[in-house]
Amino acid sequence: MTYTLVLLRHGESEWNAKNLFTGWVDVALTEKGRAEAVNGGRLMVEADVLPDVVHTSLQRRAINTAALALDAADRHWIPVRRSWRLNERHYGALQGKDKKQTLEEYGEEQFMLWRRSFDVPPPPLADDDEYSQVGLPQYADLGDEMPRTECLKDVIARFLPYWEASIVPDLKAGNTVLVAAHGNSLRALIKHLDQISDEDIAGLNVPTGMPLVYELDEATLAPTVAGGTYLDPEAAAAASAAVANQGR
Ligand SMILES: O=C(O)[C@@H](CO)OP(=O)(O)O
Repeated sequence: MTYTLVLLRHGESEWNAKNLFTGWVDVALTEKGRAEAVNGGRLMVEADVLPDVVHTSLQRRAINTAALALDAADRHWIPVRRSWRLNERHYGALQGKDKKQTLEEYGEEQFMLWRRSFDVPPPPLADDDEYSQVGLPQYADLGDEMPRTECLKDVIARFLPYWEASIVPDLKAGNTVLVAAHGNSLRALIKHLDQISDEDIAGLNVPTGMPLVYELDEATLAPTVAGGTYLDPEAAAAASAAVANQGR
């Protein structure tokens, strides 16, 4: 027997469209992003992959993507669990900066170190910065865990406790689980599931609004198909190449 896990990155956000580093800034979906979410829900219906429970971050682009996709799949009524541990990677002082300008100013090597290296975080974001989330009510309980910047390694460290404590039990109860989250929090999960090395994870980019289905072995939780299966593989390949090329 296998457990079914569906990963869904939010649809295009306003700052994806403007090519800005986003991280914890709580931007909305664009019209295109909402359509991507609805399409994601339709793809789930066509494939007969119907979630029993959904986990989201605390950010509206993931929350609203989940709601739109589930509505399109007539699964708008399933239980919802949310955690900051599924939030996008905190992008530190890069939050709000233009990706193309950052590439031009700092050069390819530094730009890619900040975007895709495993353990090099951008400089921290000041608490009085207009794009800081310090003091927001949804993060009031975080205390010392409130990030000011994160690398992928940090995201894995804060994501894994939630995976073990909340998502795995839902899977083991036999539920088809939808995780609606973000490019880099989903990279953290995929790295864990597929045991991708710290070096190779740099080359993995998650497209917006494309359901990615994993069947997990019930004993080991290892994927039966490495990398999972996109419900629309051609569209997913084109869209992840576009993510890889951002800033160029
Ligand atoms: O800006 C961000 O928060 C992320 C996701 O959109 O960007 P990147 O793909 O560059 O890590």
